[in-house]
Amino acid sequence: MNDDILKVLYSQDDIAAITKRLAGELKRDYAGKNPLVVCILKGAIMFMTDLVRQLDSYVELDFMDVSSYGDATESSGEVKVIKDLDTSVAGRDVLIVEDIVDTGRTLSYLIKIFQTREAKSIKVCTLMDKPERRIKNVKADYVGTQVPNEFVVGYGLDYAERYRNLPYIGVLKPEIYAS
Ligand SMILES: O=P(O)(O)OC[C@H]1O[C@H](OP(=O)(O)OP(=O)(O)O)[C@H](O)[C@@H]1O
Ligand code: HPA
Ligand SMILES: [Mg+2]
Repeated sequence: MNDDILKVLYSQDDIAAITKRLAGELKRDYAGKNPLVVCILKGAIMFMTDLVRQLDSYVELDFMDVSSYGDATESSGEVKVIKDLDTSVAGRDVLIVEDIVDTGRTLSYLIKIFQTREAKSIKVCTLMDKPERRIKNVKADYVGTQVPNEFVVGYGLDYAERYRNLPYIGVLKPEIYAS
């Protein structure tokens, strides 16, 4: 699996440093609140679990599984809800945790849903932001790092369901996409 990687963009240490900084910002902003932390499956799983373990006040966790990329490196344009939340967001401070905001379609869709469901506040914490590819006008409130316009894998992010278990984030060799 490691042989498929062309270059490492963020090492385990880089990711840990970014996560620590974001957790510091969240601790400050959510002190005394009881936010509902919503992990967007599957990509955000690693980031969310590392992030919340650095928060030292009460939070609740829930999971929503949405997908629009399938096995491709381009969004299908259609966001599908595969699993909805178990918790009602009405009146809650919702913190959406994402691995990456790319075209912005997923986030735009989620924000609309949570607004309709009358969340008290909706904020977004993303490990990575790829602003060059944006189609929908959405912005995360907490951004770990901006990434170049390349398809990245690892630390939860997949290509055709592979590479999520890499502990770092990298770019695949071009022949992997071709095969
Ligand atoms: O800004 P966008 O263009 O919408 O892309 C971002 C979304 O795409 C990826 O999910 P994907 O649909 O691949 O599902 P997965 O997390 O299960 O891999 C990623 O985890 C984000 O949720
Ligand atoms: O760069 C990416 N990598 C993996 N999944 C993604 N979903 C949106 N952008 C990406
Ligand atoms: Mg994916």
